[in-house]
Amino acid sequence: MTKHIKNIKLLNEQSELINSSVTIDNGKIIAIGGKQPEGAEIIDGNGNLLAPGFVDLHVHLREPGFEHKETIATGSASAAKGGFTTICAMPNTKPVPDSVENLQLINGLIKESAVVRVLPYGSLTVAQSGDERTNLANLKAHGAVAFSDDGVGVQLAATMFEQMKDAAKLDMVVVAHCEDNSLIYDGVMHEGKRNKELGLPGIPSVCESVQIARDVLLAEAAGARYHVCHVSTKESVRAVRDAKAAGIRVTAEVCPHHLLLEEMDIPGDDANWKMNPPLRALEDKDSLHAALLDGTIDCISTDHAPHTVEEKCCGMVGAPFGIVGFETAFPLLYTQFVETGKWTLKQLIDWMTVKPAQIFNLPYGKIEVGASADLIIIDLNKEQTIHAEEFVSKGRNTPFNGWAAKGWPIMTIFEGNIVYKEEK
Ligand SMILES: NC(=O)N[C@@H](CC(=O)O)C(=O)O
Ligand SMILES: [Zn+2]
Ligand SMILES: [Zn+2]
Repeated sequence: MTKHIKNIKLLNEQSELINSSVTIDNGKIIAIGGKQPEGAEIIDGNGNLLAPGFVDLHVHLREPGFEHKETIATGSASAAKGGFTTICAMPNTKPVPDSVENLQLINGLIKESAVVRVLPYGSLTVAQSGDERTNLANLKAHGAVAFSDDGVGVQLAATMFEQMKDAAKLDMVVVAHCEDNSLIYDGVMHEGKRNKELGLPGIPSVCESVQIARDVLLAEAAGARYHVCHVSTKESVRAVRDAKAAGIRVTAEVCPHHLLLEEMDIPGDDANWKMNPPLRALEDKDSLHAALLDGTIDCISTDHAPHTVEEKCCGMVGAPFGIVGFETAFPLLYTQFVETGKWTLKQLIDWMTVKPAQIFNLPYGKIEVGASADLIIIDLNKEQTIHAEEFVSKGRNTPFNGWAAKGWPIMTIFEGNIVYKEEK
């Protein structure tokens, strides 16, 4: 059935809002700015922004194995509500997608219950244990979007090197959670000022940056495409910047919380503020902003990481790392950085659509004729307070509860079908 989305605004290269319309048929965009076709179903955009559905290279859906935290159904519905239509699911599930059999199991679950496009990772090592290497060619052949052991760092350089060489032959990206286990020191937050005030053990910045520095050299030697997860420190930024300058094929992402918060914002020993990597110092946060603006950091990923209320109830020590992200990412970034004039709307949208898509060579994140009709309508004037208890996600673990934000997705269309619509 043909659908005609009328009365919408599209963002041009100059970040200006231009009145237009989009016509979709058979799950694809067939016209931009065209007339209303005879008999088409009409969607009235009411003068709001129409943007490409967001692309998230880094999410945790927890199924299979941890369905008490999230499922593919609840996680993908949460993504749809946040405006995400393509999400790449990290492999720290049970079982881990480390074999064709396990990946096929996950592919089946996605087919059954995902409401947006879920692209699974294959793991770099068997059971993400860092020991035995997985067969990357087999994982690619069965739909792995990229390879990662996110949740843990790959400790042995040789393991990383061998997998990078195999990934390079397959022209696939190795995606790394960078954390040297010998430098964690049982930390639960950043080793800086605030952890000392709270009397909590800290994770030093080098825990992350030292592994990025190792990996960019390995990627150079292997000729691999290498993507760094959740960059959080200024030294990490420098390592990525230097590597790019040297022509190494490295890309990097930053998460909304590392752009919005720093260690001194942590109100107390509350596990809703515990994530990996932790909130760093103000100068780290500032360097992440500079890195996005100068292209050192390529895109924004949520690292949506739901956990249960029980797991997050009782202080930082003992609680798992991670916070949810889908349903708050765009409004928070729009309110804090676009409304304040630090970024253009075009920059923000690009960092959440076309930029991440390019890293994995995905044909999504653009509004053009022939593209998949993955579209969102955003009401830039809608203002709302974040209430964690109202999330579609099973997770309630966010440090942003009670924050007011503007710019909410009010409709999400995936492959031509409405998968989220605001309740009035
Ligand atoms: N980011 C987190 O704090 N937690 C993630 C794992 C990860 O991304 O490293 C999780 O799976 O819970
Ligand atoms: Zn990680
Ligand atoms: Zn993660």
